[in-house]
Formats: sequence, structure tokens, C-alpha cells
Amino acid sequence: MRLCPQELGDRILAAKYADVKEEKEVEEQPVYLDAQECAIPGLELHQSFVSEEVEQELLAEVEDGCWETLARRRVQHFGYRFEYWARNVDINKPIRPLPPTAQRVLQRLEQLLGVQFDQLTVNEYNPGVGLSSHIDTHSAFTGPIVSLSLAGPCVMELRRGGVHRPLHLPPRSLLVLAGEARLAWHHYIPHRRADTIGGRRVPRASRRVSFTFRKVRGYPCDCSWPECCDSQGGGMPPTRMSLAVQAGAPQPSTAAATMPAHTGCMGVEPQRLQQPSAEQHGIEACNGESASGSQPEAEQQRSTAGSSCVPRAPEASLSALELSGSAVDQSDEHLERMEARYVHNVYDIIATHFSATRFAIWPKVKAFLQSLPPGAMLADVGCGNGKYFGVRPDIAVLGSDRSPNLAETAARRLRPTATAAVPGPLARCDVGVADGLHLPYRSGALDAVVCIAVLHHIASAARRVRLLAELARVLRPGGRALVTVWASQQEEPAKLAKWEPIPSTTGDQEGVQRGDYFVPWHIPLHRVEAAAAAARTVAASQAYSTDRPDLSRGTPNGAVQHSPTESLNSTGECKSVSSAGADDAAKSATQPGVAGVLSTAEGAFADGRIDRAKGTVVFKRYYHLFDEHELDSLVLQVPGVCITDSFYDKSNWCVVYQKAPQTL
Ligand SMILES: O=C(O)CCC(=O)C(=O)O
Ligand SMILES: [Fe+2]
Ligand SMILES: [Zn+2]
Repeated sequence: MRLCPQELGDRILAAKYADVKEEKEVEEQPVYLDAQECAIPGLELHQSFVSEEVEQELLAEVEDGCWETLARRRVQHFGYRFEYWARNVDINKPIRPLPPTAQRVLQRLEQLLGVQFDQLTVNEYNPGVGLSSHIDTHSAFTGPIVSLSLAGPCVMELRRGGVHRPLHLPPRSLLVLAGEARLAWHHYIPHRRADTIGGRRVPRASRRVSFTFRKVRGYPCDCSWPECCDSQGGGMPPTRMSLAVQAGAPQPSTAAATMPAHTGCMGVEPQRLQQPSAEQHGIEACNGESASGSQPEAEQQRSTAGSSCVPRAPEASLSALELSGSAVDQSDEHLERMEARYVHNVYDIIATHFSATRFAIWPKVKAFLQSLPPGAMLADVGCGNGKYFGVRPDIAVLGSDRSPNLAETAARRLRPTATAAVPGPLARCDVGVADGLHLPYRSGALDAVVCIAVLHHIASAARRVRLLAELARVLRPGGRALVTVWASQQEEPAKLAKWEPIPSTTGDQEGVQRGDYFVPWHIPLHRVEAAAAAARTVAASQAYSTDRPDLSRGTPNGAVQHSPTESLNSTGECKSVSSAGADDAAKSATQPGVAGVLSTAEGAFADGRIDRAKGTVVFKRYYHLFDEHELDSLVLQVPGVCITDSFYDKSNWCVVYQKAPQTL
């Protein structure tokens, strides 16, 4: 189904009205003052958990920290960063430790709950600002989640299957969500300026600051609520839920949020795609999602008042940015992490299996290669397994890939084998590991570049333009580049329906899908590297097994002992998993409750999910699907090039552009 921007907007509006109605109904619910009255297993409220003195210390400790500004509220993370677009943390990337007073609170929490929390999110809500209804991603955190309310009060609703239980959270109280309350009930803070408590209208006079303590998990969840559990195929898609939205205009419905966006608006001026620099905003480096571009003026000032760190794109350009692609108002560091986790890491793990499925020589690429003169110098950027290296034995090819394991699969083609000990036609090839945004080649050195199915893994429009510009940099004047990307117009729409849309997390477009997807890659469990990957996934639990008796109980017989970093060697093959060991590992991966085999969580890769129905380990890959003209519009933003061909072929948009011949 192809929708024009107007139709898309109408659907979102319709969804918003539905939500407003729902909010009014909800407002009439009586507010509970006592958690026990809510009668939700696992829900506790501890009044006056900290003294006023500690409250002030905690607030002072974070006041001048580096806040990130979300759509309507500010946040800070400690221990591990919570990535809103993924609704998850990266357990391999610990960040700054918790501040000292918060560390003291940790000790009290350990006494109370027997849990060593290691992640803290500080949320600041101004009056009128709330929190979208959500369940914290199961695979992200283990055990209970606790939230300490400071400064102002709020009402938090616990919601499950149409049942709403609003609970008053006074300042200095500690909310504990454990068991069913944590795993099966949504929590939600209505976007209101006043709450009706005990029949009395109580204005939210001041901001509320919450300290939410969680313990990161790093292995799949196997709880009893599969419908709410992302590890078991349930739960909400990433980014759907947690960001605050405008008061009275909550986020669009799932239907709207998962609709493909065909904006048809690609005439974005080049300078608009530049990230506003920190200097322009007078701020220190700070990753943040830009505030909504469409908040009423007064609202905006309120929601960002006192903010020490407010990255914001200029209003006019924000909408252009939003329309131009995805995630463009997020800093590069954030985008790089996303690419690292959902592209580079995944391809490193799936390299051998992926490579085995990539052999078809695509006629359009072949035709481009055949158009090159003998002796031409070609860069194959994102060469994967190097399947195009042999097409023209009479040209020189510089292959590169960002994934070392994929680059290794290409390098293997170049090594003399037992049957062909003499270097053959591929002797003119060279392979290395390189980032397409920083190619290790001299400017103007090459006659041609191919960049096949790579650009759609780059996580923002601005970065995509940078990649295209980098390809142009290495071309000689008159040299040509062929770039292909996946199209949102897939020839098999059924495929697209199986991919997981990633809605926007920013601004007034929040929840709207703009061509970003997680596309699964399944590795059959019987494959050696699947076993290794599964072992890594499951076995990350080992290091966290103190609160997972069910996982640590069943030590697998004859399990392979190796560290996660050893589980895949640089060739993408399983180094320390012998085939017998691999069987064990595969078996352990398919047996719920059986521990994996690693001794440390270092390097553990938690993103692989076991799909028992398919008998696979499934990994998510980030893709941006391109609309018609979108690729061309990006190329047009690269100075000094012109488009010589542009076409659609087999679910891909393709462009050939040429570096302007030298003028004297
Ligand atoms: O502000 C709170 O108390 C809850 C915050 C929360 O639920 C979250 O960050 O996931
Ligand atoms: Fe939450
Ligand atoms: Zn779960």
C-alpha cells in the first residue's frame, strides 16, 4: 500500500484522537495511595525511602550533568546507556559509574531487595509531561526495577488488559516493580498538569525527577509472559513506547506507527542535512534526541528550561530532516553505536553463513564492471565475500568491508589453494577492513567504485551523504560509482511485512515509520557458527546467573569451555567449538534452562534470539529502505558529481554518478 503524506498524516491524527479519548476516560479512575490496594503481584511502594537531605544531594549530583533531551523530558544514564531506539542497553559498553550518593542508595537497595543494580536512568518531567505506556524490554533488564521519585509527585498507572490502576507516587517514595508487575503490566505516567487525588485536584506544581535503578541482563528472558517478552517473540517493537509525547496528543496507534512512510519529499537542501554542531548550540558534546519541532512555543520553553545541554535542530530544518530519512537529529556517536551493534557485529557473527548464500552475480553490476577499460582501478566498498572480484580479471580491485570476518571470506578467494597453487586472475585484488566513511585510499586514485547493498546500513541521511561523498573523493575526475540500495518498493511485499519497522523516536514525528527496519538473519542451529552464536547468547547468562537459578542449575555435560571472544575466530569459523562441542552447544542452546558455556560475559553478544519454532538463532540487521528518488537526492548533495544513470532493479534503487572531469 502506498500512502501520500496527507493520507499518512490523517491516519496519525485519527489515532491521536483515539488516544485523547482514552486518556480522558482514564483520568476518572480513582487514584490509589497505597500499592497494596492495587493488588498487583510484585508491586510495592516504600514511602519516604530517602530523607530530604539525601533527596537534595541526589538532585544536586545530577543537576549539572549532561542531560539528553528527548521529545518532552530530559534524561541521564549511568552504568549503561539505555538506547531508546532499540529499547535496550549494550552490555558490552558500560558507561560512567553512578554518582556517589546514588551509590549509597544502591547499598540500601541491595539490603532491601538483594539485588545489585548497575544501571541508573534519571528522568526529569516538567508539569504536563508524562511517559508513554510501556513495559521495560525484558531482554534488557533482569530482576526488579525500582524508581525513586524526587522533587514533585506524580501518578503512575499500571495497566494490563484494559485494567488501569493509578498509583500516587509522592516525593522520596520508592516504587518497586517485580515479577508480574515488572514483566506483565505496563507503566504509564499521564501527560497532565494536575491529578485528581482523593477527589481533590492536585496540580503538578513542580518538576518530578525520578531515579530508576535497573540491572542489565545480557541474555534472553524466559519468563511466563511470552506475549510481553521480546525474547520470546512478544512485547512491543523497539522505540514504540517510552518517549514522552505532547500533552493531549499521545503517540500514534500501532497501525499508524508501523505503516511504511512514503513522504515523496526529497528536495532537501544539502546544508539542512548537516548535523547542527555542538558549538552552534553552545553545548558540550551530548547525545540527544531533538525536542519536538511542533510543541507550542511556551511548552517548548518550559520543557527545556534550565537545561544545560539542549541539542536542537532549527525548527524549519527539523521537518525537512525528519522527512529526508531517519534519525538525522541524533549525534553520530549514537548512530555509530547503532551501526556497530546492528550491522558490524551481526555481519561478523553471521559472516560464514551469509557468505555461503552470496554467489549470484547481479547483471547490472556485471554490466557496470564490463564497461570499465582494461587495467582500470576499482574499489569494491563493502565487498562482502568478494563475489565480484573475478568478473573482470583484467582490472585491479581494492575490496574492503567493515566486518573483519566478511573481509576474511573475501581474502580467502585470493589465497592460492591446493588445486590452484599459482596465483590466478585474482592476483590483481587486494582486500582490507575499512569503514566506507573513511576509505584508506588516496583522493582521485580510482577509476570506478561499486558499493553494493551497503548504504542502506548507514543510520542517518547525513551519514549516507558522507559515504557517497567519500566514494566520490577516491574517484579520479571522470571516474564513476555504482551504488545500490534496498528499495521500500519490494517486489515481494510479503517479505517486507516480516521485517520489523523502527518508528521514529524524535520530535512530532515520533512513532512514524520512515523506512528504517530490523531485518532478521536466521542461522540454522545445526550450523557450527549458529551453535557458537547461540552459546554466546545463552551463556552470557553465566556471569549473571546469581539471580538465575533456573539457568545456572543445569550445567551441560561435556560443555565446551571457552571465552566469548574465542567462540568465533577471525575467519568467522568456530575456533574452539569442535564439531562434537558444537553439537553440545547447539543442544544447550535449544534446551531451555540449560546454561551456556562461557566463563565471562566480556564480549557477550546478547542480540541473538533463539527461534525454537524455526530451529534458528535470529539476529537483527539495521536497514534503511529507500523510497523512489531518495538515493538520487542524496547523490545530488555531493559536490562535484553528476548522476549518469538511475534505475530500479529487483527491489533495489541504483545510481551511477560521475566525478566531474577536471576543468583547466
Ligand atoms: O519515571 C519513572 O518513574 C519511570 C521511568 C521509566 O519507566 C523508564 O525510564 O523506563
Ligand atoms: Fe519503565
Ligand atoms: Zn520476558
